[in-house]
Amino acid sequence: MAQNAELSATRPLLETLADPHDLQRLPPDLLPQLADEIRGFLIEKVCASGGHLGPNLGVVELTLALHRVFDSPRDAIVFDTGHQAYVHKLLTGRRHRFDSLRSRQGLSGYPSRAESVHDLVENSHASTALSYADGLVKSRALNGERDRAVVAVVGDGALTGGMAWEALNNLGAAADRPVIVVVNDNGRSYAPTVGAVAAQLDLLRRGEGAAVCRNLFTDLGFGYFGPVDGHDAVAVESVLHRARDLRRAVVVHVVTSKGRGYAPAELDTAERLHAVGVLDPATGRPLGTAAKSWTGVFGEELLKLAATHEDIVAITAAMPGPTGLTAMAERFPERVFDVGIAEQHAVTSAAGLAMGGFHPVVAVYATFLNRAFDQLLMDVALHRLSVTFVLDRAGLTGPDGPSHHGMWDLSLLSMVPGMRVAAPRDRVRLRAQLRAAIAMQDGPTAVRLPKGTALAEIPAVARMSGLDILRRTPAGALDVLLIPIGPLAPAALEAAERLEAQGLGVTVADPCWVLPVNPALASLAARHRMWVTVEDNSLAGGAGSAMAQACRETGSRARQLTLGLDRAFVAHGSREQLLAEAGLDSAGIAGAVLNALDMPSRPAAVARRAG
Ligand SMILES: Cc1ncc(C[n+]2csc(CCOP(=O)(O)OP(=O)(O)O)c2C)c(N)n1
Ligand SMILES: CC(=O)[C@@H](O)[C@H](O)COP(=O)(O)O
Ligand SMILES: [Mg+2]
Repeated sequence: MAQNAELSATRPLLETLADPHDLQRLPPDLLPQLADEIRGFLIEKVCASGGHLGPNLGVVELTLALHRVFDSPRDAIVFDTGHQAYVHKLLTGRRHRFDSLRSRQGLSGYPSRAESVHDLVENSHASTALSYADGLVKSRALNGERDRAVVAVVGDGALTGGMAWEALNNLGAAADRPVIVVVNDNGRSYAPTVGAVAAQLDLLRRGEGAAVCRNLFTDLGFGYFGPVDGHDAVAVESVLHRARDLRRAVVVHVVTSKGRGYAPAELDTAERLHAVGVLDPATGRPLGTAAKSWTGVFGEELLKLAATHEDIVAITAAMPGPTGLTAMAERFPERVFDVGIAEQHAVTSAAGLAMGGFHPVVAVYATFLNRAFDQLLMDVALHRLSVTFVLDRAGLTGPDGPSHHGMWDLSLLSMVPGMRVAAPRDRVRLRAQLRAAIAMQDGPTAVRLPKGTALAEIPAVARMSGLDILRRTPAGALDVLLIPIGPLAPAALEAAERLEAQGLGVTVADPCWVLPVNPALASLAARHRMWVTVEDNSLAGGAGSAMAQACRETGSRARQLTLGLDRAFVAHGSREQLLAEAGLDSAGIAGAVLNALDMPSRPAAVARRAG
């Protein structure tokens, strides 16, 4: 390694680091310069691509210390949620790929096993790292590899999730198995972290005498080091060495600041630029105009409803802003509950609120409801409780990749007795269907909405028995019934035009309420040669499966075609790209229909003459 002066003067330190061993050879007095370079790099790249800027600015020194003390990948470093692993990626040879961050075929915004041997956990769902660590330390013990360290980096927010405590319960009971739990305590999830755990960490953070010697971690059997200034790389390095040498279960409590070193993030009192779109790096302000999102329309309508219906309460799992509850929380703070990153608890707490005479609205990303399925099924639906689930980010979300796509909610909810699910196609339907869902007092309801700009009104040309007919073929030929689910209506309408140019008579019907299947939809389908469902959900048990079952039950013999997402994980990319790749854009829909009817696509003029 070149001398200090030579190193720091010749080229950016960051460019001299091909892998963690180069970092380990760096003299400690150059670490502050390296940290500055990393922050500048993160600000430049993440402002250009969007991503998790605040969380990664907060873990620069911590990540440097981790890779200097531990020998990844021989030692395992597991990041909880993984949104804060950009620095880890920089230090493990991926600096050159950051211009492609979160874009199709580009660098993932989370750890990726395909990208690097240093990456272990790809799942972006919080509160899992300690359970992985529990399994890893057990494997080390069984393999006689106790000298290979296991380190789990878990945020204060992730520590409010139940799984984290299930794991701590196990890890603490076998404290002779060496595991290093690094609590990255910045006091926030998006907003300030809530609950008794957060309060205990605050006590520790402030170095309250007794708390440091005996606390909730030591009571569970862990050693405890902290609180440590998480922005002093040398101090963190020193305490990590001590933790490692302890060779038992130990918690290292590191205090960091989300958004550190970038004024627009540090001044963002709401969320410290936790997850951002493309920004102007000079100001930290979004580039481009913010169109009204589905989330924004939901939040507006919920506030109106809450103002006239005192029984409405709302619950969020540490995401009041991203799920649209901010306005209601400001106006009716006593009726909005942030339970921490605790979706299972959120759902059963909602059941309790419903038993108490309220109508809870649980606002959650569709993908995060997966982990609360049993609570929905057995704590809400079994008791036929009136809880409304507003599933944001339903369908392909885009840049957050496989564990963020909300592509299983229709499959899960189709199994729940008494569950009614709406999928609004536009902002007008969203307002109406939300109102209708909350008005239902005899069981659970759900309204699913995608990420992005809310579609303007898509008017119906007719309504029949709860169905919105969006387009009827002028000729009246009932060849194909297209059944788009929610926001896929525009693609279906464009596909209808393509198919009519091929001489087919096409009806487009929006079921509005997707589950249970409206018998009128099955009847309408039976009058067509073929019906086609088009859904932004897995084909395994989704709306198409439910429709096929409903048609079987009515004895319909119409041909069927179900278009949706394969039983596979979908990579990151833009929502539009991913929908097109799944064949859920107008060309894909029309092509699939022509293929199913054994009709080669012909030039429109020829097709019309053929009739
Ligand atoms: C089960 C689950 N619920 C919600 C989220 C959304 N989410 C992503 S990061 C985050 C906050 C994480 O806070 P913390 O663990 O303290 O990490 P920090 O961002 O502060 O580093 C949340 C709620 C998630 N990833 N997983
Ligand atoms: C890591 C995590 O789960 C969230 O921060 C998520 O990335 C936010 O997604 P949106 O940007 O779609 O709100
Ligand atoms: Mg945090």
